[in-house]
Amino acid sequence: MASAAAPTTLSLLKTTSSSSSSSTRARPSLLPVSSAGLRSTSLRRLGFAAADPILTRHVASKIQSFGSGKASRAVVLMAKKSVGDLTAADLKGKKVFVRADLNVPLDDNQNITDDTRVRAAIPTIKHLIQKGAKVILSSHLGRPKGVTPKFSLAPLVPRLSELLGIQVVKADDCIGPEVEKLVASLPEGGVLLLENVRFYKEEEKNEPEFAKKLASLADLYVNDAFGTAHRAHASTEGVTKFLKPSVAGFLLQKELDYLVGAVSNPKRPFAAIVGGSKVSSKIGVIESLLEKCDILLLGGGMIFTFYKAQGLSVGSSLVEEDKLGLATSLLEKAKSKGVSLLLPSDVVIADKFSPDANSKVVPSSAIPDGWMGLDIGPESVKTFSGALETTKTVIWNGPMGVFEFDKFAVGTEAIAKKLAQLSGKGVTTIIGGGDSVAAVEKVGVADVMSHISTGGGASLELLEGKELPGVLALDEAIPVAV
Ligand SMILES: Nc1ncnc2c1ncn2[C@@H]1O[C@H](COP(=O)(O)OP(=O)(O)O)[C@@H](O)[C@H]1O
Ligand SMILES: O=C(OP(=O)(O)O)[C@H](O)COP(=O)(O)O
Repeated sequence: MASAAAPTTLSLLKTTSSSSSSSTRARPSLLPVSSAGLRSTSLRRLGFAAADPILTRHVASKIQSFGSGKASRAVVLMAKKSVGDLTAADLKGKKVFVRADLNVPLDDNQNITDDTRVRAAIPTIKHLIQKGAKVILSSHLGRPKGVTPKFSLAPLVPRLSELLGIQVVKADDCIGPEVEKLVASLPEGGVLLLENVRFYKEEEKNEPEFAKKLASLADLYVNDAFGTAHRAHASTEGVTKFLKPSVAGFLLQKELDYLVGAVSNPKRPFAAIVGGSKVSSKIGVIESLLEKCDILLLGGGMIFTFYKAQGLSVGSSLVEEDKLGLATSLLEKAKSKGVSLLLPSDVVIADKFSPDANSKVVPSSAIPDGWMGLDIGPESVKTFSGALETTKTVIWNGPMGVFEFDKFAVGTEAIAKKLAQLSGKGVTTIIGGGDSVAAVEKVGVADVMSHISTGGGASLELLEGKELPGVLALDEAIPVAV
């Protein structure tokens, strides 16, 4: 992935707040506040347009304001302690329980078909190895009901070993005497991969006794499993009650940096592109982004609910009849917030939901009966691309059409290419997980984006402004003063 196109909230603050920083910026004056104390007035006073639900509820625990007058700036420090904050002495010879999300797709021969999550987990593990820690690596795979061989983490061992440059040892369990023996024989810089933590039902139930057993294996805890951070499970949340310190890994930190930091305090103009099948699954995201973005582009199956709400005929396109009122209110909200909301002006329609359907391009206002819209049309691609041209930050969640069928993947692929082009020009481009990531990968432009989220559900919840239990449970970087 491309390196950060812009200093993110977190890295900016880390620089300015460090006592050894060579920054020539005015010395920051500290305004310690609690998360609960971050109200709209304090945010407005510090330069934010309005209270930001994500910032207030999720990450903010300290504001630093520096400079004065018109030049004054305010940034919010992400307050979760990170593995990078631990010293060499904190780590050398220490047993570190690392929860990663190694939930990768496997084919029938147990080969990994997409190793993105494995590669994303490497920086934290390598860092710990280099610091002489003993890494106890834990993950789930799939949704097994009890011990299920096809959900074993064994297929991960060769790829992890290759990427880390050392032989990773695999345990057949994740707790118990055999695991304890393997931990005891783990050398400094060694990595022990525990078996699928979901082989125990206690994991998803977040049972304290099970969490305690996991915790008893180690001296400290690192959560780098962003894709699972929205789950309050024993290995993501419960374990933090028994292991201190409990800190964020580099991947988790980067995800928060972009999905919270860059989105909450973006370089403007800030555009959001939201697609996917249904309005109902994206209401929270749209509402949350309407508070922050300057431009909102809508695509995918959800647009037909908006058209119908405006009185247009939509043929047999996907429509959520019970969300027509909601669509109207979202359009009104965009207007009242001064957000430029664009719906596609033309669509690609099909005579059936099939990869070999007959298709044609029609204006959005002229969808005949019996036909369904499966992609945005060429005129819309042009309009959307033009609207994105001057942006400085773009976030994308959800495909523009049924991109799984080549015939209806054109709009999605065009948007992916446009974002790649913008990224090359220094625009911060964030792909918010799920199917949009698959689309970006299909086009082969994943590497040029500023950030591609490794979590579908987790990124969606974060963008909606929800709290992620796996993040909340981690230690604060700086004590919160109330
Ligand atoms: N016009 C459309 N009609 C029906 N389904 C669509 C349409 N456009 C996109 N989709 C489907 O939406 C799905 C993705 O929706 P969703 O899960 O909400 O997005 P994401 O996974 O990116 O969050 C894809 O499977 C895609 O085929
Ligand atoms: O793949 C995952 O989530 P995602 O499909 O929402 O990206 C995570 O590993 C979480 O898995 P879960 O949804 O079974 O808890």
